[in-house]
Amino acid sequence: MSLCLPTLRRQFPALHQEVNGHPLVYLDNAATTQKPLAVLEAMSAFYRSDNANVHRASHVLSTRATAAFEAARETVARFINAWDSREVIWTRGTTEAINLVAQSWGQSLQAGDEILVSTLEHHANIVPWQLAAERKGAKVVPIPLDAHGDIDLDAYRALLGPRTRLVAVGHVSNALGTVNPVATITSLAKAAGALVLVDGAQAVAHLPVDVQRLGCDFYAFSGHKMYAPTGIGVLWGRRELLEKMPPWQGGGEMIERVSFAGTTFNRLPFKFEAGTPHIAGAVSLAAAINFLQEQDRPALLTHEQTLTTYLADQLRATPGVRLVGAPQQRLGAVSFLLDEIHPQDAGTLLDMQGVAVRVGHHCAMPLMESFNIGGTIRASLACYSTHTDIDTLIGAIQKLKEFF
Ligand SMILES: Cc1ncc(COP(=O)(O)O)c(CN[C@@H]2CONC2=O)c1O
Repeated sequence: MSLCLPTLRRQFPALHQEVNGHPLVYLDNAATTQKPLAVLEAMSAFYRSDNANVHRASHVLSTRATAAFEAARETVARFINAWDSREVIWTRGTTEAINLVAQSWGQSLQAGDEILVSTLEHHANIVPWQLAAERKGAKVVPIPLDAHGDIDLDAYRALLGPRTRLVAVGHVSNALGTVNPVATITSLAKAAGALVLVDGAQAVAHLPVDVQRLGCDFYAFSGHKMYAPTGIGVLWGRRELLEKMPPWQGGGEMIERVSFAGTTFNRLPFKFEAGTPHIAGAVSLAAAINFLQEQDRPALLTHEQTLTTYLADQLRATPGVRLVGAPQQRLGAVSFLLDEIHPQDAGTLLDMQGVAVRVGHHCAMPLMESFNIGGTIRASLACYSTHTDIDTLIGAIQKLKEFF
């Protein structure tokens, strides 16, 4: 099966529009991806015929909704090669998934414990650990980067020690596109007796994720970064850990029996799923996974890798453009700056030409600080991005020079 970009792009209605009188060039995929017809139709079909609340079914629609909801969980489990679908916990997204671990597993933290967090991290993989550490007198220790923007593995090895309880690291950086050596980071953490949580938000759309091969203990991601709707995400955790972790939210579904004399809790995964879940979101995330698996994924990955290199090369060759970071391996995103043009102005002027990029700190302030900058301009790719998109971006950047 090969890759036919025009056919692929036709499946994404949002791509085919004009913005400010120009054809849309959507290069903000690290923020959120556009949605294929298969996902839009799955959500619509669910609400048209199967919509009901799940579990404790007493009628046909609820039985159908429950079957679709739990089948979606199985689809996610297979997609990430989880041992057991009970290890798949539905969340609103990556942020909620990481907060769940920080608040639940975090109750086991003791004073003096350490959590290592890379300087590349998104705030969603920094602040929950700071809140958890503060509650328990533990410490969040940043893992430094080298001059290129890669995790300094020597410094990381030196930081690992008997106090290290958990290492929190992104699979792929949302700001620089850096692909981290997660398997190596994980094996070093394991050797030191620490757990590992991987923030997979920027990886799942591009890379095959195998949690068994990665060897990590938790893996978090958002549906909206991989062609599914906003509001649905996943925390995968090793079952033996999840079984020992206390609930993090109270309410319906997560209980076995409630009385004022005391309450007992439901089994996995429901212990962590209080309240009515985003049923249509789960069903749509399964549709997004099926969509991806119907593609030639190795060809897609090659396409995205080739395009990321092309994007970086074309930016680097453009006078007045400075790339931020030079990681050994980049995928999906490139950050850059323009001489004498503030990122905010550049973003606005690119938008006036129909080109959608993201500007700012990208919820990665410690990373910006490490480069001594306030923010960047970020172009980020998806399966439907093309060389023409990048050529249009470069042309639009060259036009900016005329404004200034
Ligand atoms: C690496 C990473 N981790 C966590 C998150 C948080 O995901 P949710 O918002 O789905 O919980 C993001 C979001 N990425 C931001 C959102 O906009 N632009 C970005 O780069 C991210 O890129």
